Amino acid sequence: MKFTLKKRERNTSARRGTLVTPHGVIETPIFMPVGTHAAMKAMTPTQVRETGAQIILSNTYHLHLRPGEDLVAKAGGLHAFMAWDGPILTDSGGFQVFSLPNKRITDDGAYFRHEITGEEIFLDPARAMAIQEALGADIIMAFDECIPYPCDRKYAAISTRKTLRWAELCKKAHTRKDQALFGIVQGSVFEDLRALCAKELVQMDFPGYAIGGVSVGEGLELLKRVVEYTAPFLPDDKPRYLMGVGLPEDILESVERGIDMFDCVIPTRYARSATLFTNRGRIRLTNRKYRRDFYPVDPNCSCYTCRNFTRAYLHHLFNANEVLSAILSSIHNVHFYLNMMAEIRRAIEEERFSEYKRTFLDSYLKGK
Ligand SMILES: C=CCOC(=O)Nc1nc2cc3[nH]c(NC)nc3cc2c(=O)[nH]1
Ligand SMILES: [Zn+2]
Repeated sequence: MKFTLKKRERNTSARRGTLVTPHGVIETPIFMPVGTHAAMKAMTPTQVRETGAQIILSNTYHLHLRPGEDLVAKAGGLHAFMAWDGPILTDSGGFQVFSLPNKRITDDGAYFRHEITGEEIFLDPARAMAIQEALGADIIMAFDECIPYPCDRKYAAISTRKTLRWAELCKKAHTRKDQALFGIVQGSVFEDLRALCAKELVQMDFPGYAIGGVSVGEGLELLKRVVEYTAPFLPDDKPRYLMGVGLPEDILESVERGIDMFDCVIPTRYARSATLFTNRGRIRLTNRKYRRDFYPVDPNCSCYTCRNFTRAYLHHLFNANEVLSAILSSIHNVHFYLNMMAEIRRAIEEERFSEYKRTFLDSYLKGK
C-alpha cells in the first residue's frame, strides 16, 4: 500500500493525499461509511458507489461471531462475499463491545460475552490478525484496548503500555503482505501518554496509524486537543485515521489538524431514524412541518434522492414505515458526507480550506 502526499495547506495542517491499495485508489481526506456485518445497511454496493464512497468498513468482532471468518474466506473473502470491489478496512467492532459492561480485559486479550447468544469470545492480537487475514480486508487494525472516557491516568498508562505490547504481537502475527496493518495510538486525554504511544508505534514502523480512544464521549474540545498534540508525532508520509469520527464539524476540525481518514456510523444510523444532513444543518423528516414540503431534502444536493423525491414524500415514507425511507435517506446522508469530503479535497488543492470550513460551518451550524 502506498500513500503519497500531494498538497499541504499553507496555514493549517490540512493535507491532500492518495492511498493506493490492491482494490483501488483512495483520495484523502476521505470518509469511510461503516458496513458492520459486511453490508451497508439499506444500500446496495452500486448505490454505495454512486455516493462517491471509495472505501468501506466492516467489523472483525461481528463477522467472527456471524457468519465466521472461515465462511467468508470460503466465499473468496469480504470483497467477493459482499460484492464490493473497492478497498475495505476492518476494525474491531469490539469498540461497541468494549463499551458494553459484559467484557473482561486481561493482560493477554479481551473476553467478550455475545449479547445475543451469551457465548463468550476471546480476542487477542494473534486471533485478531488471523480473523482479519481470513476476512481479506485491504487495511486491518492492530488489536488494542480502547480506553474509555473518563479514566484515571494510572489506568490509562497501564492500558497504553498493554496496547503497545499488543501492537508488537500483531506485527509479528501479521503475515499477509497484501494487507496493510495500521497501529492504533491510545493514551486517553493525557498528552504525554499520547506522545509516548505514538513515538513507540512509529518505531515499530506501520504503513499507517490510527488515533483511537476518541469519539468515546470526550466531546469536541478534547477531541481537537488530542488530535492537535498526537498527529505531529505521526510520520508525514503515512496515512492518519481518526477512529469513529464523526459529525461534519468534528471531521472539519480534524482535517484542519492533519487527519486523512474517518469512519462513523452517524450518516447511516441517523438516516434510518429520519435525521438527514443538509448544508443548513440537520432536519428531522418525521416532523409535521415537512408534511407538505415539496422541496428536495437539500436543494444543493445532487444525490439520487434529492434529484427524484421531496421532503413530503420521505415524510410520508417514514410515517408509513416504508423500507424505502431507510434506503433513500441512507443514500442522501452518505452522499452528503462524501460530497463534503470531495469539497474538502478541492479546497485543500486550491489553498482555501480555512475559508471553506468557515463558510460550511456558518451555513451548517447557524442554518443560514
Ligand atoms: C481487531 C481489532 C481492531 O481494533 C480496533 O478497531 N480498535 C479500536 N476501534 C475503535 C473504534 C471506535 N469507534 C469510536 N467511536 C464511534 N471510537 C473508537 C475507538 C476505537 C479504538 O480506540 N480502537
Ligand atoms: Zn441528497
